[in-house]
Amino acid sequence: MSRDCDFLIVGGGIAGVSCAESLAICCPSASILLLTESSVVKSVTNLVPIARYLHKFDVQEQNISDIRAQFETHVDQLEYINSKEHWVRTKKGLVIKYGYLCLCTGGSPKLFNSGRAGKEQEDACVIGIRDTDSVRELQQRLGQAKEVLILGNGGIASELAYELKGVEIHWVVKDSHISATFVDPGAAEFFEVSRREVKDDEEDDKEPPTETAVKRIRYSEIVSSENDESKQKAALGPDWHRSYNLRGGLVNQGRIPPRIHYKCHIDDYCMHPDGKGGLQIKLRHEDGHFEELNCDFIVSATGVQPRHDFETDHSFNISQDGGICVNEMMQTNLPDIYAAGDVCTATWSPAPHWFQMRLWTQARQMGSMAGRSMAAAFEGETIYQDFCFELFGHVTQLFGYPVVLLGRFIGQDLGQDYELLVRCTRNKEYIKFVLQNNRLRGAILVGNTELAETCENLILNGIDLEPYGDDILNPDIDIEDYFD
Ligand SMILES: Cc1cc2nc3c(=O)[nH]c(=O)nc-3n(C[C@H](O)[C@H](O)[C@H](O)COP(=O)(O)OP(=O)(O)OC[C@H]3O[C@@H](n4cnc5c(N)ncnc54)[C@H](O)[C@@H]3O)c2cc1C
Ligand SMILES: NC(=O)C1=CN([C@@H]2O[C@H](COP(=O)(O)OP(=O)(O)OC[C@H]3O[C@@H](n4cnc5c(N)ncnc54)[C@H](OP(=O)(O)O)[C@@H]3O)[C@@H](O)[C@H]2O)C=CC1
Repeated sequence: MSRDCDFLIVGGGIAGVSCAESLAICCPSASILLLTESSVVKSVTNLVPIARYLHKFDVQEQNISDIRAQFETHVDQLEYINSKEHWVRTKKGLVIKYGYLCLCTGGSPKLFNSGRAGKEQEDACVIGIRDTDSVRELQQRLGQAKEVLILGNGGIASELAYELKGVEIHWVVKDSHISATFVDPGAAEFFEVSRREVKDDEEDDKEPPTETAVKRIRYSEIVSSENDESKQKAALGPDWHRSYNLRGGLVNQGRIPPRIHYKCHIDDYCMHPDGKGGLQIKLRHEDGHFEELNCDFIVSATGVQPRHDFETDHSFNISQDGGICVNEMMQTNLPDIYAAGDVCTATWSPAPHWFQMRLWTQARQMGSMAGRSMAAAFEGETIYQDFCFELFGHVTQLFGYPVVLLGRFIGQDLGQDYELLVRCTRNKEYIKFVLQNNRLRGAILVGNTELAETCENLILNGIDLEPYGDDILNPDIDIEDYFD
């Protein structure tokens, strides 16, 4: 069995579908084949611009037979690539000859401590969340559970810790505040206060805002405030998990606030000696003391491992984080093979305000870029990297609040030489500007995302903001009029 195509894309996630869609636009008469192991594919819908380069969108899951696209699809698993002769073999034995190949095989949960010899029974009590199957497994385990441990401080942990019902939750984080991959301690506190004061059913009708405070903080103050134990508190929420009933075995209980264990990690764990199948956990706190607790199972929300479990005739260059290295045209080191989305690692020299984070937004941008880049190679044209790689931008929701993250939003790689300008109105908005040499380098906008486009412009243009002082966030001054 064999077939031919000009372009072969592997993976039916956002990256793969975006790549196939841009190829279909750029090379409408070429043969394009999307190979994916699952009959469910993901695509971007309801694309709404938030600013010039920032978009909000929904991710839709569709059966592969329902997509009306200008490319062909085939459900099977990639097993082997012969890069020299430009063909692949699938698990079912189909050989596909290609002109150009793009790998968009995503990632899988990077479970903490998995695969330890002699700990198979314990490791079976550690689960990760990636797809509908893993959520079903979570549901099934929850049904019997009274206590669950969530490990990690990123997107998934933040969503789950406040969504599970009818179960005691231990949330174990390495940091001194929650949701550290997305926000700073100030925003974490904003969320916590809001979570305490605004009940879920009131979220569309929040308390009238109180006074607005604007504060400028230097790096040295940031460090000391992070070390302040009294600020170590919590909160979080929404979206995919709302489609599932995530209820634990404590049938008469609703949502139980999680118990957050700050600045600690799991030192060891073993099966509980009572023989009922739960785990006994030993936590080690940063100050050296240990704490013991029990749980039915662990949700390891500890990041993503790029997935490339197929064989090749020649090796890919693989980065330290396990991703396939790509250049700014999304090309790998093997001829005519590209990669995009969670499976790849950007190894080009990035623009000053861009960095890689494994998110839908970047899967879409990289997939489209790979499509355009392959099309240009096919047509013998020269193109340049898309402008979206000039500025990191992410639009999401946390605790029911719209959130926009721009540039170096938590001072990533800015060393110790930066200032924060924060405007906060309780239960309404939290706006943080990260400034270096009076230039805007990054921003977090929570609750009020109107400033997104102005922030984009200020970051990209590098305008000296010294003349405006703290007025730049004065709620009585319309800075959009100043700079747009
Ligand atoms: C629970 C959860 C919630 C998230 N929420 C958000 C969010 O709110 N916002 C956000 O920006 N990001 C979010 N993310 C991250 C986002 O899902 C990923 O960054 C994005 O899906 C990556 O897209 P991708 O196309 O690279 O990979 P994937 O979506 O993982 O798609 C990879 C595809 O390749 C297929 N595949 C893999 N190997 C093979 C093979 N050998 N042969 C054939 N097919 C193969 C897989 O079946 C899959 O269809 C979330 C992630 C998780 C797990
Ligand atoms: N709203 C959104 O945009 C959402 C996005 N996502 C995305 O989905 C993907 C998967 O989410 P998630 O699994 O939460 O991954 P994330 O990368 O968001 O977070 C992983 C967290 O786990 C911590 N961690 C890593 N290893 C350990 C360990 N051994 N012990 C304790 N903590 C550890 C990390 O800390 P450190 O960083 O210090 O290593 C980090 O806080 C990510 O790409 C995420 O961005 C998921 C849900 C929602």
